[in-house]
Order: sequence, then structure tokens, then C-alpha cells
Amino acid sequence: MRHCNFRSHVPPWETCNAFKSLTTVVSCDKMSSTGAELHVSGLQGLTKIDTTMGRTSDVCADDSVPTVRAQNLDELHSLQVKKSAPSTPRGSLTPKGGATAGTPRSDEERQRQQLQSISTSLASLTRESGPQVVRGEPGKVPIASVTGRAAYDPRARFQDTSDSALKFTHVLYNLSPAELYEQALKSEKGSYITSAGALATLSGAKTGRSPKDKRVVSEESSRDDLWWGKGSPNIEMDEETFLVNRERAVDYLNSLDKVFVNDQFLNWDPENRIKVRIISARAYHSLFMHNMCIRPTPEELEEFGTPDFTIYNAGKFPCNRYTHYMTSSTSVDVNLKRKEMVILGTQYAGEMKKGLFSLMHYLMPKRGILSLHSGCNMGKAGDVALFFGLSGTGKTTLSTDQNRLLIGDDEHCWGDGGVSNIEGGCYAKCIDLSKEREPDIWDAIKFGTVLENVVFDEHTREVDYSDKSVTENTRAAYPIEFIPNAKIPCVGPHPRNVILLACDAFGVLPPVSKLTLPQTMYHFISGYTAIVAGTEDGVTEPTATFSACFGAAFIMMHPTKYAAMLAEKMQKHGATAWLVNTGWSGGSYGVGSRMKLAYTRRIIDAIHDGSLLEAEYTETPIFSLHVPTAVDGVPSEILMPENSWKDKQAYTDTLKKLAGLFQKNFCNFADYEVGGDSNLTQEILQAGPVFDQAS
Ligand SMILES: Nc1ncnc2c1ncn2[C@@H]1O[C@H](COP(=O)(O)OP(=O)(O)OP(=O)(O)O)[C@@H](O)[C@H]1O
Ligand SMILES: O=C([O-])CC(=O)C(=O)O
Ligand SMILES: [Ca+2]
Ligand SMILES: [Mn+2]
Repeated sequence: MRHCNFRSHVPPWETCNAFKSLTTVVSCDKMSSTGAELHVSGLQGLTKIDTTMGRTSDVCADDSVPTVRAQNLDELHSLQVKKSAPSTPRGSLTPKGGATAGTPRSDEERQRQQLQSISTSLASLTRESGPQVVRGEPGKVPIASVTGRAAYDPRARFQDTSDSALKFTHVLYNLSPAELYEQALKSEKGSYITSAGALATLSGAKTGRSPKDKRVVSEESSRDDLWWGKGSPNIEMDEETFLVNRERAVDYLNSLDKVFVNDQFLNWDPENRIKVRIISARAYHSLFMHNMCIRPTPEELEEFGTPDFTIYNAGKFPCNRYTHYMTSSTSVDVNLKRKEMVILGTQYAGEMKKGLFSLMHYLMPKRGILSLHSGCNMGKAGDVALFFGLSGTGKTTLSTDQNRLLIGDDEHCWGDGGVSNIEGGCYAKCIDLSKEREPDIWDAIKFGTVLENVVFDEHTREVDYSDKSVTENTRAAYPIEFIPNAKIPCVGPHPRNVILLACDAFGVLPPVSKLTLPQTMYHFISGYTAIVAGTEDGVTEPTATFSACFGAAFIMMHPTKYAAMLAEKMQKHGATAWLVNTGWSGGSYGVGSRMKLAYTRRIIDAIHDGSLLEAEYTETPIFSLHVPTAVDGVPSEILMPENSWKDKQAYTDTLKKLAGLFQKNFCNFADYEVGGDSNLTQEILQAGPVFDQAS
């Protein structure tokens, strides 16, 4: 038998058995000469094919399995996906924010209201009343739709001259993690499933936040409450310019085939819960926020109503640099009066998380509730600890503790009733993550978790957590219930211990010290940590970072406002503060080494169980820190830093250098007046390092 020519087009790796058997059956002779004739004769009616092929009926088909109940493939596929059933009968709830309070609503009415609300969120000048929104993916039969403008004013329908006004906006509303995985894998390059089941993704050109591109609208409702000027994270923008950026983001979102909408909550304290809506262009962003914010139950979602705050995340779409106030292509803009935030030119998801945190730093203190950049956990006996610290100092690592209940890893509120987590998830650093050292975080990286900017094996999809090829800021975002001993609801009583974390790359701060109240205020306002800048360039000198309230990038009011609230609450509830150095020991970066996590954990254990409070203390020079002489499970020689440094002169020089940096930084706050005078500030100032520059 001769083979056809087409056979030779097939690359050698495709000569599988199936293909071979096909080519032996379909011979060239039939293809070239009789093929056309067969087709023609087929039109006239094919002779029925004899399926018995001469066999007798004792050889039969395998019908031991019942056949599928479908007439065609479409029908078969429709059997696969079952419609979600509502978990409560409609109309059985008393709506809080809904427009139809008290009256039962039909499914359609409820969906129409939901879409109307989304359409209103997406209103821009091209359509005034919002776009025509359709629920569900483009190409699929719409589940429900509302026509934005036409619904308000049918006469105005033909006055629009913009194509975008005529276009439908497809809304993927509060999708589940599985649906978001599918969306990401289908349309977002750089989406992969890792061997553990997490969704690996890239955040694009930005792998961290862009604080210099953050703008806050100066308007009459909040202007006088906010902290402006030197040291403040609030760089001013006017209302008009905000609208220019808002329009740009909304028009971009509406130009897309589909947008993702998340309606979720912030704050586990039911009295102070905030409803947020996040409109974004990527499944990655939707899944990230699904994990990080509090997830509404189906019943709560039904009654969601109008959001208290809305984020428009245009992600990769840049701002226009010709726009007033814009100094780069990235802009993250907060408008407290409009209750909106616009993100242009960055896909880093942390902008949304921390943008909402800024909002809480405004809303909560106005209600007498302190917002905190801290982790929080609780012992079995109900003893709560807060962990403050700048990025990378150990909030997530140390609040995730197998012996304690996790309330939250990053953002909390402290009110009259105790503490509450603002978020519904955790955002852990993953660089050099190991199962042995951080077992709970390791196990939380599974189906549903977003893994940002990690590197993995192309075949096994096994993540290499030591790989910094994309960035050192690799991250995992997972729902808090992925931690087995999470405390749900994420609330707790008043804290007993307040732990200030610093990663001191100078290696001169003791691994642990007990703070007086003025010292606590001093270190809280200072917000110190030291990172090692430019390791790639061979620069080994640590750089001190001071960030007021351990989160200057997120606070909205003057730091002393938060500090005074902290002092008042600590005093009232009898909390003890500690300064824990999770950074270097035995010398600065390059000479010493990072504190063993196991030692830090023993120190934290001793704080929790109350034993450290009973310890004997000695005082350090210059910083006057009270250092315990012994901690169970920790070598005593590392407790006083000067004992662990070989070069004593280098230790003293480095200590003075750091003290000088503290003093210089504190000058920014030294003459700030609280309650009409600066007495409090003076007392706090005296709790800082004291030394003679010349000696
Ligand atoms: N002694 C130590 N104590 C705490 N963390 C340590 C220690 N040694 C090394 N580490 C590492 O330092 C990192 C601490 O990061 P972590 O995620 O806890 O930061 P964070 O304070 O939560 O910051 P962010 O606010 O950015 O989330 C982890 O990667 C952890 O493994
Ligand atoms: O916001 C981020 O990108 C990460 C974080 O928690 C912080 O920086 O404090
Ligand atoms: Ca963290
Ligand atoms: Mn943080």
C-alpha cells in the first residue's frame, strides 16, 4: 500500500499509533480517486453501513454502563453544570441597605437591582447614568442585564455619540475561586497552577506598592482632619483632577470585554463593618480581594445594597502624565468625599489592600477606634497580643503560631469592645519560605491561594521559594480560614501585650526589651526598621527606615493622634509593650547574622505566657532599654547585644550611629502640640536615646 503525500507533512513526533492505523485504513487510492465520487453519491443517500460486519449477534457492544441522558454534546455539557441553589428562601431577610426594605423580591428584581447598582458605579460622562451591564461572560447567554442610560431616560437614548455608550459591559460578579482560576488561566498570561494547587501569577512591572504615586483629594469634608506636608503620605490632589483619573479608569474598564466586581466587607466588628466594591480588570485582582477582604454569605450578598466605598482598578492602563499632579504613569488616588479610589498604571494587588487600609485609618479614629498596622493572635486563655512592625519584620510570621489562635496578620482595629481584624485573609511574604520554619503558611498555599511573582519548575510546577528572579517581594494571599487555628469571627478581647517588631540590620538593638509607656510612644511614633539596601550591587550598609506608627504610608491623620489613642488604650487595659529585634545579632549585616526564627519564637512564647514579665532586667546604654537576663530556650549571651559583638568599639560606634538617626528622625515630631501644649511630646522625646555626641 502506498501512502499519501500528506503523511510527510506530519512531524515525526506525531506518528503515534492512532495516526498509523488511520493511514493504513484510508489508503491513497480511495482518497485521490474515489473520495469525490463518494461525497457526491452521499448527497443522493448513502447506503446504510453494516455495523455487524458479518459478525453474528453473540458479539455485542458493552452496555453494562447506562448511556448518558443527552441527545447531543451541548445537552451533555449542560448536564455538567448545575444551577446554584439559593441557601435561603427569597424575601425571608430584613434588608439593611436595600431599596426595597421589608418587601420580598423576585430573583429577577434582585438581580436587576444588583446590576443597576453596578451600572451606577461605572457611570462616566460618556453615558452619564452608567453603562449597559450584563451579568456573565461575553459570548454566553446573558443571565440578566440592565440598560444603563435608557433605563433612566429613554428619550436620551440616541443622543450619545460615543461607541462606548452603546456597548454592553459584561460583569463577572463575586465569582468563586474555581471560576476565577478558569478566567485567569484562559485570559491572563503568566497564570499557572502550582503543584500545591495555588494560582501563580505575575503582578506586572510593579512588584510592590508605589507610595510616591499616591494622591489624596483635598476637599472640605476631610481636609482639616488629614495630615499634610513633610513626612505625610498624603500628597494632595484636587477634586477635578480626581475626576479626570476616575473617568480614565472607568472608560478603560468599560472598554473591556468583561470586568470583575467584588462586593465584600471590611472589619469583623459587626458594628463597624464597611461595605466595599472592587471593580477590576483581572481575575487575579478579583481572587486576591476575594481572599483578602471578608467574604459575604449568599444572604449578606443579596442584601448588600449600595457600597460604602468603591475601588476602580484599571491596573495596567496608565494615567496620563499631562494630567495635573501626575509625576509618573502610575496613580493611586483616594477621594474620601466621593468614597472612591482609582488605580491607574500598576497591577500590584497590594495597592487595593493598603488603599482600603488607608480608608480605615480615616474612618475608624473618627469613631474613637484605633486602626493598627499589626498582626494579632490570642492564647487559649484569651490573652491577646498585637504585633506591630514595618514590612518584613515578622507580623505575619510571628502572629501565625501553632500554639495560638490567629485573629489576623496585618490590619486591626482596637475599639471599646476589644480588637477586630479588618481583613478576611493573610498576605505572607514567601521569600525563602520553608515547611519546617513556617508550617502553617506553607500548608495554606493550596487551591484558592494567589501566589504572586514566584518562580516554579516548568514541568512539575514545584515552586522554588528561594528564587528572586522576578522579585524578592514574592507573596501568598490566602483566606484566613486556611490557617487551621484561625479565630473566626476574627475578634478578641483587649490586648495584654503589644509587641513592636524591628528588623535591625545594624544589630545593636537587643532581641527583646520591655518598654515603659513613654518608650512605647517613642518607638511607636518612630516606627523603626533597617533594611539592607542594594545587596545586588554589593552594598552591605544597612539603611534605617522610620515610618510613623509602623505604617506611615497608610495613616491619614497626624501620627500623634494614633499614638495618643494607643497610649490611652494601653493604660486603660493594662497592656505591656515590648521591643523585639527580629534582625541582626552578633554584628551588623555582613558580620553578624539574622536572629534565628526559633529564638524569636521562644522570646515571643515567654512574652505570651507571662514569664518574661517576671524576669530580672538590666538596662542598655543610650537607648535605656530593659533587657531580661534570661529567656527560656535562648542563649543568654545574645540577649545583651554588646556581648555578642566581637568588636566592642564597632558596637558602640554603630549604636551611637543608630541613636543619631533616631534623634534626627524624631525632630519631625518634637514640637508637635497635643491638647494645646507640647508637654506630652517632650515626655516622649525624653524616652528616646540619650547620649553625648562627642564622647
Ligand atoms: N527571627 C525572625 N523573626 C521573624 N521573621 C523572620 C526571622 N528570621 C527570618 N524571618 C523572615 O522574615 C520575614 C518576615 O516577614 P513577614 O511576612 O512576617 O512580614 P510582615 O511584618 O508581615 O510584613 P508585611 O506588612 O509586608 O506583610 C519572613 O520571610 C520570615 O521567614
Ligand atoms: O502592602 C503591601 O504590599 C505589603 C504589606 O503588607 C506592607 O507593605 O505592609
Ligand atoms: Ca504580612
Ligand atoms: Mn503590611
